[in-house]
Amino acid sequence: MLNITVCARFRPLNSKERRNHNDSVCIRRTDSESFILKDEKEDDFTFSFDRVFYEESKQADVYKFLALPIVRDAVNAINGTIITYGQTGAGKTYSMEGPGILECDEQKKGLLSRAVYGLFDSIKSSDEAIKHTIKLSMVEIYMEKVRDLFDLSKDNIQIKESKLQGIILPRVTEITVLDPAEALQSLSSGIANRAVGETQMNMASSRSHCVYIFTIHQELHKDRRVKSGKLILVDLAGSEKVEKTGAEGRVLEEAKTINKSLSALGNVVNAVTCGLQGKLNHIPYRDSKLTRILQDALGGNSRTALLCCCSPSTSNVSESLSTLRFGARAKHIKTSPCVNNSEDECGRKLRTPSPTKDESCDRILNKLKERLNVGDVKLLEELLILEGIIFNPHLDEEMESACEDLTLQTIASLEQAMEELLSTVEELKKENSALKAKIVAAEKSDALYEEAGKASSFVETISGMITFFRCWLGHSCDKMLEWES
Ligand SMILES: Nc1ncnc2c1ncn2[C@@H]1O[C@H](COP(=O)(O)OP(=O)(O)OP(=O)(O)O)[C@@H](O)[C@H]1O
Repeated sequence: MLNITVCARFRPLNSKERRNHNDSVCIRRTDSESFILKDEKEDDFTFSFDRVFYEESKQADVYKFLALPIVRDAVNAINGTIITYGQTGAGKTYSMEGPGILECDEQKKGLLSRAVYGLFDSIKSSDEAIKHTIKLSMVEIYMEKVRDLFDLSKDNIQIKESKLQGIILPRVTEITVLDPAEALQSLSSGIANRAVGETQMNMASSRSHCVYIFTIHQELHKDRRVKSGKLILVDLAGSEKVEKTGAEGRVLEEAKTINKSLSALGNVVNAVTCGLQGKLNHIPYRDSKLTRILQDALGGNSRTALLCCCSPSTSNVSESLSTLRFGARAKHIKTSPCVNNSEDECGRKLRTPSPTKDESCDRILNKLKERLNVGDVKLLEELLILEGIIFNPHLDEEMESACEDLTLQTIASLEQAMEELLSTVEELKKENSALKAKIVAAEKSDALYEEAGKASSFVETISGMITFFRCWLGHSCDKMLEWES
């Protein structure tokens, strides 16, 4: 078991912090491993880490201490993870990428380009009988979705756990890179696809957690044994106090999602480091995409290093304090890195409950296969699994992916049903308005009919009156004629 390496890094005061006359540096150096931080109430907090990098520290020093041993191990099939953590604008991306990936002053190159050169250098100096291949993937976790930065059409990549390889991203794009220049070119195109926005704290703030994955395969020509190591670099999005940064709209939504996943990360670190000796406690890795992707790094098969980036300014002291407390807690995490052999001895050691029992059952089943027919042996194997005598290595994985598939299918059919319902509602709305139009038309024609009725009875009355008047006139004429005669 190995403790993770934790370092703190303080960037120089920025121009805004320098302009603010009430601002000053909140740390007092003790040595290269410890310092004292003074908070707003003038209380002192002493912190010790594996190494502290102060304002004048060089990118090369950070790489040599924090990353180089992990990079070398990855070429020897030992998984490694390097994470930058801290408040927004604290220097995580600067430490990881430097001011730029392709065109950058040699001294300012970040961990990423140094790791690329480190990998190829280590390969060059390793046994010539071994053939190495480096594959590169890049994803970002943006608004709780894993997006492939080499193929933006893959915008919701699932995270799976394999018994042999640990956490994997099954459909992610992998680019084989043959030399450092090719690797840097690919990294640059992936970085260009990252979600970046302007916040009050940082002109180019990362709005996502970015994960760079190098898989280094090695093949020994003699016996064609294959080993592979994974080197993962993670540039986390920055935590921020939204009331302080004045985030609004989309930026606010992003900040809330980022803070939520970082607090899930904090919960995992607490659960991993609070476990009672010898007892298994629940670690909430599945609470966020970030913690699930970092599962191996936070207690599994990985050598891990964490760089806690801080502003040295008194105006950011409470954020720095919380970053440093996170780092101090993470120092207690223990991981179990080991060489990933082709037979995956280490994977089996970590994950399979009773390998010896399984192996002996395998031997017996193979012997029986020679004498009995295949159907009988299969039946026996199923019975052994059913009784829990042997372990079915595919069961958990299959169950998990079957459940996931079922959930996805259910969601898809519910979505389809909802779409159908929506289109029925639309049709009904149309029918309804057509009916309303008809009723209005009918009402109009009724009114006309009534008017016509009224008019015709009026005409009838008039004609009656005319008939009466005619009769009366005829009668009166007759009378007058009578009188005259
Ligand atoms: N060690 C350093 N030396 C010089 N400049 C630095 C250093 N660290 C950070 N900076 C500068 O500070 C600014 C913010 O840094 P950066 O973008 O790395 O922050 P961040 O922690 O990644 O923030 P966010 O989480 O918002 O992405 C940048 O302009 C960067 O160049």
